[in-house]
Amino acid sequence: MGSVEECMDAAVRVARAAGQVVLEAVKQEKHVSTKSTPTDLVTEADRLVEELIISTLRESFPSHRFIGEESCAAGEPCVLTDSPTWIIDPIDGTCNFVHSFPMVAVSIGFAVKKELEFGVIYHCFEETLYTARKGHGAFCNGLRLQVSKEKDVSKALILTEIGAKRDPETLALFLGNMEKLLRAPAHGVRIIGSSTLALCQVAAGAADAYYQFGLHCWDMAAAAIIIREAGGVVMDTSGGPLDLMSRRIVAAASQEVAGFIVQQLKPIGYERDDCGERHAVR
Ligand SMILES: O=P([O-])([O-])O[C@@H]1[C@@H](O)[C@H](O)[C@@H](O)[C@H](O)[C@@H]1O
Ligand SMILES: [Mg+2]
Ligand SMILES: [Mg+2]
Repeated sequence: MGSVEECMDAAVRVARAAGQVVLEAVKQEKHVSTKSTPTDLVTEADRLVEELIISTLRESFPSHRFIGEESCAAGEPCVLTDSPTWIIDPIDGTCNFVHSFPMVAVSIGFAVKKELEFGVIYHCFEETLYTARKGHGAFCNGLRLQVSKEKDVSKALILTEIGAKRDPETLALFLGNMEKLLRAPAHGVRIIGSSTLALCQVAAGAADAYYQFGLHCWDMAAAAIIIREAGGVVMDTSGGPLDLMSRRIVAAASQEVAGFIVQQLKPIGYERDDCGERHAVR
């Protein structure tokens, strides 16, 4: 199976290699198509980078299972079992990638028996590597990460993402949720176009909370353990335990700020990644 340490070393190597491919691809002409909605973009680079990551890891760990954003988009099952499972977003921030907006990441999470063991997120433009292994802390380029510990939402910088749906009901709920937090009043609300990099800012103490409806397991897996290991909290938008397949998350520097956000949010419905079974992440 390979030890967790061997798997994490392989994840770091392939994330860096994939990040270099992304950085080269951003300078080339892009062939853009759409998936679930007209704003849910995908490019040939997304597919090529995912193929590079999965083929490299599968060579070393042939018995492992893989959940990749673009493989799932192509019809592969998105089901988390007890098997050692890699949860991969080859390009997080594809819309940013298409526009050459410099917030693009490669995200690789790893779970065994449905428990997140480590996460690796590579910021392609900054060439910054965020890592965390369960019980071993969170790091950015080798420097330890620590959340801000902010407990007061009126002193908090909060990040979120819009998600793929743009119908009037979703937009009204999205803007209503944001308005509640702006009226708190939070210091600010920011949208950067990459959920994984936004979650890394919470782990780094550069933001104090993140919430979203509509992201996927591959947007959450690596970032969730990086935030936990940086001393932060991650949970479902209902306040219950994080459910990796649920398409929703609240992450924060403290239980107090997370709890306040949970109280404010009106849910926005998205179909589960696994379309049915519940997987509480421990
Ligand atoms: O598709 P992708 O660029 O990997 O990931 C993106 C997420 O990072 C973002 O949170 C979400 O709002 C976008 O709809 C998209 O899903
Ligand atoms: Mg993504
Ligand atoms: Mg992606």
